[in-house]
Formats: sequence, C-alpha cells, structure tokens
Amino acid sequence: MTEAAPLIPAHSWAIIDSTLREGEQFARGNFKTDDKIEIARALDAFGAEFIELTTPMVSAQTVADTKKLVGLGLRPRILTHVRCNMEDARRAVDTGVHGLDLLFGTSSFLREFSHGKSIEQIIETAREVVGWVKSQGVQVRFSAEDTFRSEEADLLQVYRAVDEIGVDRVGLADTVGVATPRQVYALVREVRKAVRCDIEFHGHNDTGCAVSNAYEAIEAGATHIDTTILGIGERNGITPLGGFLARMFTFDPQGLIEKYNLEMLPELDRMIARMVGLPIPWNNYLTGEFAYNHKAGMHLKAIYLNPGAYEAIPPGVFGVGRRIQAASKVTGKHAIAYKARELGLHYGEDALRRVTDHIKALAEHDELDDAHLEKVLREWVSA
Ligand SMILES: CC(=O)SCCNC(=O)CCNC(=O)[C@H](O)C(C)(C)COP(=O)(O)OP(=O)(O)OC[C@H]1O[C@@H](n2cnc3c(N)ncnc32)[C@H](O)[C@@H]1OP(=O)(O)O
Ligand SMILES: O=C(O)CCC(=O)C(=O)O
Ligand SMILES: [Mg+2]
Repeated sequence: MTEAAPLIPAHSWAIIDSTLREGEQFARGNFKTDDKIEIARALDAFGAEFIELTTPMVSAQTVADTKKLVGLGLRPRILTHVRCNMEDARRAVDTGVHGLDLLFGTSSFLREFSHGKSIEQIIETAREVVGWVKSQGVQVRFSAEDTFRSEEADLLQVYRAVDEIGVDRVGLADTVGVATPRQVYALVREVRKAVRCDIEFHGHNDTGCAVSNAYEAIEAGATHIDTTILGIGERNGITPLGGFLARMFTFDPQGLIEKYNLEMLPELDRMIARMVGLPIPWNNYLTGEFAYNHKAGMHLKAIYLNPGAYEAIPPGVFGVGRRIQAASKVTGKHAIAYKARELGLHYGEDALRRVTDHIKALAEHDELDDAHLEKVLREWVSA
C-alpha cells in the first residue's frame, strides 16, 4: 500500500526569512555586520530558501553589509526589500542581490498618508521599475503593502498588471495584523485565480493570527511565507519561524525533516534572543522553557506510556527535551509510582495512595523539585 500524500506537502512552499529586514524594524533589532553574517550563516545551515535584507537605501553601511552577505555565497537566495522607484531599485541591483522585493502601499491609508499615489500611478511606476529589474536578470516580487485594508478590485488590477509585466511573485501583506484566517484564505484564493506567478504572504501578529494566517495562505495556494526568528519585527512582530514550522510539521513531518535542519531551531532562537537582549518567551512555540512541560496526573499517566498522548509534535525532532513535573498538587499515583520505580522503589497499592496524597498535600504549600520528591519517596519507604 502506498502512503497517502501529505495534506500540505512541505515542497509546495518556501520560507523567506526576514530576520535581517523585518527583524531590523524590531524595537531591539539593530544588527551589526558580524551579527548579520552570523544570522545569515545560521539560516543557511538551517536550510532557509531565502533571506531578505533591509533596503540598501538605509545607509552606506547597509550597502556594504548587503554586498558582504551576497559575497558569502550562501545557498539561500539573497533578497532586498525596496520601495518601488528607480533610484532604490538601481541601488539594490548594484549590490548584487539575487532578488528585489518591491512594495507599494495600496490601501487608502497608505495612498493618502504615505506615498500619495493613485492605483494607476502605482501600476505605471511598477511597469517601469519591474521591467528594468527583470532586464537586469534579477528576480522581482511586487507586494501590495496593507493588502487587507485595500479594495479587492484595486488589488486584482495591480496584481494582474504586475503579473503580466513579469514579476516572479506577488506579495500579500497583512501590514497591521488585522486579517482573519478566513479573509486570508479567501483573498489568496482570488489572487491565485488571477495570476500565474508565485504568491508570498507576510503577516503581522497584532491580533495573534500570524501563524494561522500564514497557514491559511498556503492552504489557499501561497508558495512563499515570510518569517523571522522568534517573530521579531515592527510592533509585536510577524509569523515566527518556530511557530510556522510547528504548524506545518503536523501536515508533512517527513517533508520538513528532509527540507530543514530542524534540530537547529533552539540555537536560532537563542541566537536572536541574545542579539536583541531578551529572553525566549516561556510559552514560545517548541523552544519556550515550558513548551514541553507535563504536570497534571491524568496527562502524566498517559505520557509515560506514550508521549504522543499529550504532544502534537515530538520535541526531539526540534532538538528540545521534555520535562516531567511529577511533584505537584495536580500529580497522581501513576506518576509517583513511575518516579519511584526510576529510583528502584516499589510501593504496594495502599502505600502508593498514601505517599501520593502526602506529596499532593506538601505541594499545596511548597514548590517541590525533583530532589525534594526523591527525599520524600525514600523516606516513605524506610519509615
Ligand atoms: C510595512 C513595512 O515594513 S514597509 C518597509 C519599511 N522599511 C523601511 O522604512 C526601511 C528603512 N527606511 C529608511 O531608512 C528610510 O525610511 C528611507 C531611506 C527608505 C527613506 O528615507 P527618507 O527619504 O528620509 O523618507 P521617509 O522615511 O521620511 O519617508 C518615506 C518616503 O518613502 C515614500 N514611500 C513610501 N512607500 C513607498 C513606496 N512603496 N514606493 C516608493 N516610495 C514610497 C514616501 O512617500 C516618502 O517619500 P517622500 O519623502 O517623497 O514623501
Ligand atoms: O513587502 C511586503 O510584502 C511586506 C512589507 C511589510 O513589512 C508589511 O507590510 O508589514
Ligand atoms: Mg512587516
């Protein structure tokens, strides 16, 4: 019997990691040349398909860093994120990057308060800029910034036009993190019907939907997802690499294992936490301190028999360990018996009930660590 094809095969989408672009817009993101090299090399070792860099318009240092990163000859394709105008495009192509991620705001907010251009002017400018970038043999993506507060008719007009001009991808950006998963699915579906090129999704996390929105985008036909390590970015950030991988792992575990060096995730998260001077959040996807902490008696009974009973994703695949917290007021006799057996101790049924109740009572008042639990278990046997 052949295995059923995965619901969403891992080879149907790629990661554009924007830690070195969106991540530089994070409150504490201010990467120096050496940091950028370390991040880019780590993303290469991990297997990210694309690395997006901040526009070279920022500074001479950014131009120099961009050239240096391109010169490393890494496997991920190096992209830079630039406004849709000829000056920025020329400066970007001069750095030797493999692709330009162009953007132009299409919502009334951005047309009125940012660049002041009409939809017709946006298309006219895109024609000139995209045409020129393509003529230089460089990949190009065109994104409608603030997509989900733009008029659908305007979006389709813009996307169809840039598709005809010859972009490699169009981008949908949930710039203020307002889109719902259903909206993302519906709009990507419409865009999928309207263009032949690839489709990229960039989602902010203001309303907590960045991972689900990225997933819905893929389900609807998107081919590229923007992530950053730990989700760093403007305000509270974008789709985190780890959260996105956790989501996608459940559909095609083997595909992800073959595509990426998943065991590197804790190292990537620690690297960025160190560089931005913040701890990894305790509840972070996969790598948070308590992401694999098991505590309740009912859970522990089953976990000892088969960890899959209370884990969607085996932690070892992502280089993470599990923690069994057996000594608490919510523990149960199976967990205590298991802990005792590990110490070579065995209790009859009555003794097990009594020692379990004793531990639960102690834990009502005090935090019990493993050493304290061991002491209680040993004393109970000799008492
Ligand atoms: C949602 C996002 O994350 S979008 C990406 C945001 N990234 C960045 O801003 C990159 C870092 N930015 C910078 O270093 C600077 O903003 C620069 C170098 C790009 C521009 O700096 P300045 O010339 O000082 O302009 P400033 O930042 O104040 O204003 C933005 C300018 O970009 C224009 N602009 C905004 N969006 C676009 C666009 N998509 N295409 C072309 N021009 C645009 C605005 O109209 C404004 O131009 P104006 O001076 O003619 O009014
Ligand atoms: O270029 C894009 O698609 C995304 C730009 C961006 O960071 C955003 O809109 O939040
Ligand atoms: Mg963004």
